[in-house]
Amino acid sequence: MTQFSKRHACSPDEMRGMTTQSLREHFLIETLFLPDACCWTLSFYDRYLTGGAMPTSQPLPLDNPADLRASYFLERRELGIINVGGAGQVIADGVTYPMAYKEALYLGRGTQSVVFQSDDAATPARFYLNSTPAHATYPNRLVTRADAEVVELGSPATANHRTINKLLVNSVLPTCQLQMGMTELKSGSVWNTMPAHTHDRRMEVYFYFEVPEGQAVCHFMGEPQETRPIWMQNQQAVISPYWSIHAGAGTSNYTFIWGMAGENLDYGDMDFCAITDLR
Ligand SMILES: O=C[C@H](O)[C@@H](O)CC(=O)C(=O)O
Ligand SMILES: [Zn+2]
Repeated sequence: MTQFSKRHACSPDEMRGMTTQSLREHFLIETLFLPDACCWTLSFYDRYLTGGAMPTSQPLPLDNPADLRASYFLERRELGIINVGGAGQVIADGVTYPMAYKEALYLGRGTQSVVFQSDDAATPARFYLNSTPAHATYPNRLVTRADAEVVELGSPATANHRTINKLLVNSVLPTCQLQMGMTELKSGSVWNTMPAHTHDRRMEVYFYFEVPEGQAVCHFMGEPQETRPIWMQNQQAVISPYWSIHAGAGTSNYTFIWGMAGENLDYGDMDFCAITDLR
């Protein structure tokens, strides 16, 4: 089963007048994982697709959504996958990639058949998916945590001590425009991406997970001098337009996956906002 929904791109002027409900309808992706389904949200910022695939006892194929008008999903796209559930496998054109928790897989343009499987239906794999248009073919590749480029940022004193694992980025493997990684906050640290930044060259999607039961993350978006909060639960995603900051504070520590696409592949291309300038 495939679910597919669309979100228009909108301007910061439009965001300014939004109610809480309308802000959530435009930017928050509440449901990514349903049993034996692929759930997709197409954002018209850079035609970015955010999805989840949760196979249980049956193999789950990556279907070809009618909205793509393609002969198969990856005919004109590339796909990044990070497993945030139990162990599983992704079978791409007959090659089986075993995927443990927090491992990543890149599938390039032209991969015709993709099937998701869980090792154990009782603890199903949860494949978090990001896909962007692609105009060249780069090789499919599993990226384990050992392959990641790891950067430690922040400090306990500013409650933002965290480890950035760059997984599907151009220092690790070639991609057309997709860049994905995972940031893990240390116990006692709650702030991600602070000092906050924007990047006109790229849009971004954040997916929060490992948020403990009963806790939540308050994600901040909007132009730096016009921010709005979106309260998020475990395993939800939020779309960040190129004009928006994307930073959050949890009521506990947590982990999140960032994925982005646009003009360049330069992770460091960010316009930082001084903390005291935020409004
Ligand atoms: O453009 C890059 C992204 O916003 C993230 O990689 C930032 C992040 O993970 C963090 O600072 O915690
Ligand atoms: Zn960013």
